[in-house]
Amino acid sequence: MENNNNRSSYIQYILGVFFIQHIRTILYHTLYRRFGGMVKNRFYYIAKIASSDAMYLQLVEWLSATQHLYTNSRQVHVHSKQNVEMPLSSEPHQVISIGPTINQNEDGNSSIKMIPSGTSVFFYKRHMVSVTLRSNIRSSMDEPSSDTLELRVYLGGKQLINDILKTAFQHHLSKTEENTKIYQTLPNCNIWVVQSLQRRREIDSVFLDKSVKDELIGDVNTFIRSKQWYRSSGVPYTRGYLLYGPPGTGKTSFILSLAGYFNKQICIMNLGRGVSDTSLYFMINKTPPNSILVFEDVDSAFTNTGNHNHIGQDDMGNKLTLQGLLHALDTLPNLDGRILVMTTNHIEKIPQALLSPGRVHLKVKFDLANHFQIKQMFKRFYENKYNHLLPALLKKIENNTVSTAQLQNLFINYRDDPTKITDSVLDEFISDSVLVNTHKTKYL
Ligand SMILES: Nc1ncnc2c1ncn2[C@@H]1O[C@H](COP(=O)(O)OP(=O)(O)OP(=O)(O)O)[C@@H](O)[C@H]1O
Repeated sequence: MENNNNRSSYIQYILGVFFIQHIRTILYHTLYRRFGGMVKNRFYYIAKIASSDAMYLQLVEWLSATQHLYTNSRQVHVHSKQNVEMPLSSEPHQVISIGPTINQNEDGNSSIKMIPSGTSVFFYKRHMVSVTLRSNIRSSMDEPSSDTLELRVYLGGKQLINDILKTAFQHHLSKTEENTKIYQTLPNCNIWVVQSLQRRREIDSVFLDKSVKDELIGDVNTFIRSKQWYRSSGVPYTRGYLLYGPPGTGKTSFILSLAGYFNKQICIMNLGRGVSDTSLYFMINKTPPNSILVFEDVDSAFTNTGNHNHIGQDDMGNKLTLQGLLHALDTLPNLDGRILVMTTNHIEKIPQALLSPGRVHLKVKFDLANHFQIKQMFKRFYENKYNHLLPALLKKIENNTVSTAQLQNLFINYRDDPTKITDSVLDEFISDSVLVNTHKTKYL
């Protein structure tokens, strides 16, 4: 009897607990739904940004560079990304992000962006903001990442979210403006890839004869300003340059500084590797806007086969021919005004057709260092502290015997103390350099 009583009070107790739990759940859900949403809407706004959105990386970049994130997470999310021009897209100049981009820091070194996984908090305009990184595990590397970044602004208006996004965008712009993007084609792939972001190179950091520098900068400047003239006169809005001369004389460096000076990007193509007539046409057509197209070591294409009807090919065996190259250069529309710069150590190997006045408007020789360049370089390198050593140096190094790259090497080796560049050091340097240059200098 007592046992039965115990059992029924036990059942009653269980039912009671169950009933109370049930009522609590119903009350919780009803109240939460009814009032929680209201409270939530009053207290915070959320913006969700998918990793496929361009804004995602801009935010990550800004957060990791400028915000001190409070978090107890011991896990960080690493971001790097590469911008790739969309292959075979009907939309011109579309840029997509696939995989990692390595950003560069002040020193020009690569830096990878990291922000903590989970939720972190920071303060923006005196408002608390939380940022939650939700990452979904991908089953394979081919599957696009579907991470999201959730931005939650507490006790602030929607405007605050707008402000944060705008600030991140401005930050991104300022970073991009400090750098020059270097695009390259991948062999056998019809895509432009951002190969690196280089800190803008100052024109003054390239030591050239003043006349050479002024002529080139002046010409590009006139070209950029003459869009209307080209339109009204019906002349194709293109400008072609050939920079030729021995290795290490500053051709590539000058292109980089030119791009920085005119706030342009650089697209480098190597005609000798994995390019066919069709892909060349496609890639020139897809050159990202506001960029300088560069055919580096253009002679290499013409030494590959010795046959101008077959100057290269892709992996499928599709040919690149001189006609195909000329056709692409002559027929593609140039809304932006195409600037093409070709470089070579062997001008004599380039067919005249490619150098015709409609294709190459200016040929500029980059020669071995003359005394003007040596002086400029020495003064800049040693910050005018050792100018008294210059006369002896110039007496030893004759005009046009060593390259600026070789000189740069010498100065780097003695960067702390140029007084250690003794006569015997100089003699050895000059004879080594001359030996190398006479072997390589088979250009006109
Ligand atoms: N005129 C110059 N002014 C400043 N730096 C130079 C100059 N020439 C060469 N250098 C330095 O030497 C190195 C190689 O130079 P760069 O690649 O510009 O030469 P290049 O003429 O393009 O050579 P190549 O014909 O082999 O492609 C770079 O580190 C660059 O900074």
